[in-house]
Amino acid sequence: MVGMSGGASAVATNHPLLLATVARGATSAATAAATRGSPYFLGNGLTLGRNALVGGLALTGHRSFVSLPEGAQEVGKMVSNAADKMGLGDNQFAAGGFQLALIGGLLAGIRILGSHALEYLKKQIVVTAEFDSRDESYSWILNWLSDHPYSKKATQFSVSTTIARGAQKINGEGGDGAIAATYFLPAPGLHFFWFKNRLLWMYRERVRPTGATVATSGSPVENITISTLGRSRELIQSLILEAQRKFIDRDKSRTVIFAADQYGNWRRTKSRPKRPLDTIVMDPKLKSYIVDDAKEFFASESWYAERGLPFRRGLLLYGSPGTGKTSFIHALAGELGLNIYVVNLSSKNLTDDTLSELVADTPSRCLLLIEDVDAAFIQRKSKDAATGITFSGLLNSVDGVSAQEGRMLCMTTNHLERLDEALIRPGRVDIRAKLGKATQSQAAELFMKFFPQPVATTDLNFSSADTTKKTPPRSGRRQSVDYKGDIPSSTSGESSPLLPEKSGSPTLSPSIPSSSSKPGRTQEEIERMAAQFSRVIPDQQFSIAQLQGFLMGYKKTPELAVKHVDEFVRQAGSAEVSGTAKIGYDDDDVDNEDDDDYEIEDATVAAGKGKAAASGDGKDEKQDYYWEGSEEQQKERKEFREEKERERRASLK
Ligand SMILES: Nc1ncnc2c1ncn2[C@@H]1O[C@H](COP(=O)(O)OP(=O)(O)OP(=O)(O)O)[C@@H](O)[C@H]1O
Repeated sequence: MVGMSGGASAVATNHPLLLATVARGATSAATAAATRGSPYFLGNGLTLGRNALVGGLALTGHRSFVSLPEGAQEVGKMVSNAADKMGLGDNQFAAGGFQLALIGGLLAGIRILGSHALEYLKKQIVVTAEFDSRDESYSWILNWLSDHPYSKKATQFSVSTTIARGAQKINGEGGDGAIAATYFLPAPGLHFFWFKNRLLWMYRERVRPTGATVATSGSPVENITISTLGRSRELIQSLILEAQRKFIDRDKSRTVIFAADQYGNWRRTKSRPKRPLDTIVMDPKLKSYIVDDAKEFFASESWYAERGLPFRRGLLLYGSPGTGKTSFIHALAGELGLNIYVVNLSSKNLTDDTLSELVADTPSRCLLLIEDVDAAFIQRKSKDAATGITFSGLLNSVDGVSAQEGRMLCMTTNHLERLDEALIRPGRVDIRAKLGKATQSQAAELFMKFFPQPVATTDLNFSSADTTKKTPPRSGRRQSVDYKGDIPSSTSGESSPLLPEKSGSPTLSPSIPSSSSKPGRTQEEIERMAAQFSRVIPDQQFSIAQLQGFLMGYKKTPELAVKHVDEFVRQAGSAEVSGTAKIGYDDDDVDNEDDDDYEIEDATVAAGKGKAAASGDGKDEKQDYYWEGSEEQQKERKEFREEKERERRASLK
């Protein structure tokens, strides 16, 4: 015996095959109609039901029907009448199928109506806000929840060192460096908590990744709904605004970096404490020129609008690796209180369309950073040309009609000469500046920044027979070190560089106190050491990153840095000549012959000059545009350099 739920109709048979067939047909008919509830599916249900009956009975010849309960009989009669009217009355099987389909449809209707009624009722008495992990607001809520007292006492909670939303991770920032900060969050499921003396409930749900979810977000999706009784949205809105404010406050002292993911969406990748501008060693005139220009730009939206100019600005920084291009852009973002949106042109997933969508999707005030802008097109020549972006796609994206207004485009390159003129023409690039290798005065400045006062006195007492074990200094970023200089064995710790060697050399005081127990070195002492240090560094031979890498080996011992810098320079020089060893960056500076530590070109200055070089290769043409400051400034700089060079030579004698 097979019954349909609702008991409106039933077919009796004792043949197992028929039983199965009829059951399948009836179920399909009812399900098809019930789930969809549309005439189309009702029709399909009818067909399925009839086929099942005809097929099943044809196999057995059975035709018996059982009597129905009273109410159901009424419905049955109505259905039979309807079947008669449709000309199906003569055919019992078709009529049976029709009845099944109709009843399925009725049930579906009741179910849908029921759920709508429930939904309607819910809407009248419950306010609900929904947060999807693919949206930024999800991070606000998680961050807010992690701070909420409920999260601290919930018995079912999840622990996380990051707040993950979609493919993005927000690290538990603010830890002490050794141990990552931790988020305690209510575990998936239902939770009740209080907010402003009102009861709220939250449902956190992990949606299993389906084909579609994976394709669109690349990671499992989570949902949070927060509800409360009542009809006013005010309470939940105030919760959301509080969560948003908390989240933004958290980032106030940080620069947030967004990167394009493989699906063409911006993802928050990390946030860093804002880098102060004064940690960047570069020509102060250039620094303030760019910073002032950027500030002025972001404050002149109406000026641009009045003149019908697109409200955009472009900055190109070029120069050897490790000269501070990226660092300066981070510091600039910190100074302006903006976030950085980074595009990696070499990404194979990036197409012209996704790039243009990404650029259009940047917020109206931000720095859009394209690093190593030359790299993408060079690689592309040797790889699959069908992937990635085209040059014209890049041009359209950065200043096409859909490009976002109010953003500053920052590009960096180590190879200015490889860039197409079209990319860096005024309008796309308004300021073009070279960050050069360290001058002697910059080396001194770096030293001073590296060893700010007070630095502990270390009572160094080297004998002339100092044979400290030679080990490389700690490297800076991307540093490839093969240094065989005279540097103490351990360079990482506070006191380790100063510990006496087992063999008895160098002759250091065995009772060197910790830095905290000694009075700091005076400003004069540091300045004197900085001068000694910089005298040994040849002008514009090392990038700041290289010098920084060397100094990292002497974090707390400036005396040792001064003592060993000579060796460092010698090693670096011989390594360059022999090509056997490298200190610091792989340096393929394209502008070695160029003595200036920076050049800067403003489109207006370039326009004033009104000419490109009459001859020469592309690189020379570009350099002809540079603004090197007034004649007086240039003279001043030249004299300064000559004087430093004289001092250096004298000190080496
Ligand atoms: N002018 C500078 N002032 C302060 N620090 C610097 C400077 N130049 C380099 N550094 C330091 O050297 C490291 C590398 O610097 P950064 O990445 O900014 O160089 P870059 O010019 O962008 O290099 P690349 O061209 O290889 O990307 C960082 O740790 C940074 O702090």
